[in-house]
Amino acid sequence: MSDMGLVVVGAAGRMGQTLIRTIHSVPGAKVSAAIERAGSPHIGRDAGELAGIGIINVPITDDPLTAFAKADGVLDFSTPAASVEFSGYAAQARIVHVIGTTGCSLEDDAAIAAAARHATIVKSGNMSLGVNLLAVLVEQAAKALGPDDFDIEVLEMHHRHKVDAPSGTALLLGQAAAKGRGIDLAEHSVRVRDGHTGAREAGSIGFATLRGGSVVGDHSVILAGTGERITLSHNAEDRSIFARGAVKAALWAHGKKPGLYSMRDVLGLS
Ligand SMILES: NC(=O)C1=CN([C@@H]2O[C@H](COP(=O)(O)OP(=O)(O)OC[C@H]3O[C@@H](n4cnc5c(N)ncnc54)[C@H](OP(=O)(O)O)[C@@H]3O)[C@@H](O)[C@H]2O)C=CC1
Ligand SMILES: O=C(O)C1=N[C@H](C(=O)O)C[C@H](O)C1
Repeated sequence: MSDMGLVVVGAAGRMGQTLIRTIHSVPGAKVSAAIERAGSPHIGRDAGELAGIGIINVPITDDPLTAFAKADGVLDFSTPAASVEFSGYAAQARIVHVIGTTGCSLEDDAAIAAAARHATIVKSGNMSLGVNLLAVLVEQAAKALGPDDFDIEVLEMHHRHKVDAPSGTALLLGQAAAKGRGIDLAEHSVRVRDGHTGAREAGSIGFATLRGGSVVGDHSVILAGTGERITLSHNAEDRSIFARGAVKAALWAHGKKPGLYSMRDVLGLS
């Protein structure tokens, strides 16, 4: 069978460059095109050279439609608006769309779910094996340790360039905790605290966000009881963990029927 041809959108970004390097090193996959937005100073540059692996003869273009028509799948770590647009093109081309973009609104997610009627979409706030396993552990811990005895707080830290908060991973871990407790996260989350907040409401799931420096991604879920505290943590040291997960997701989704899948599906952790 021939290699799966993958388009990298946002190819000049932090994740885009990591994806180019990763695809180049994974058997069974190849970079078929690299996309940046119209007007980007990177248009015309070779995607491999920009990513530091030398020339791979894939010039960065601003023409996703032509690229998608010739590809088997798309790896997309860009912005919510761009991912919504690309999911429509992936649906038109009937191909795989792996979405790592975070910060999507409910409307964005609804548009992506609609595109999944024709595209095979894998979307996750974190593509690493470690975080998805952590989510399973969080769900179990939240189920075992009830709201009368244990309070759940999610703490995250990322680099100074990150634009959305709480992180997609923090929300994914919060969802896992809510699932364990059998509650709806939106109805029980406290995403910001400031000023005279009053005492903590039992059963709520709190979020705290730190930003600074070059931190790739640190997450902790703290289950705080009276006289004891359990902390479940993951520390990302290199973006290649997300890129490897995204390529794995694309290869897994290749040939699967259209639908919206998660990394838990890909990793067999559902
Ligand atoms: N799920 C996961 O495992 C992970 C998710 N992420 C998420 O991925 C996203 C990207 O992160 P990161 O790589 O750090 O961000 P960057 O800003 O470094 O990269 C995003 C890239 O997408 C480009 N882009 C924006 N709009 C378009 C468009 N319409 N067409 C083509 N390209 C476009 C940007 O170009 P320009 O700068 O010119 O706007 C930029 O090059 C974030 O949402 C982040 O949270 C990150 C790591 C792991
Ligand atoms: O923006 C990032 O860098 C990251 N974003 C994802 C998130 O929002 O959780 C995943 C990872 O933590 C890095």
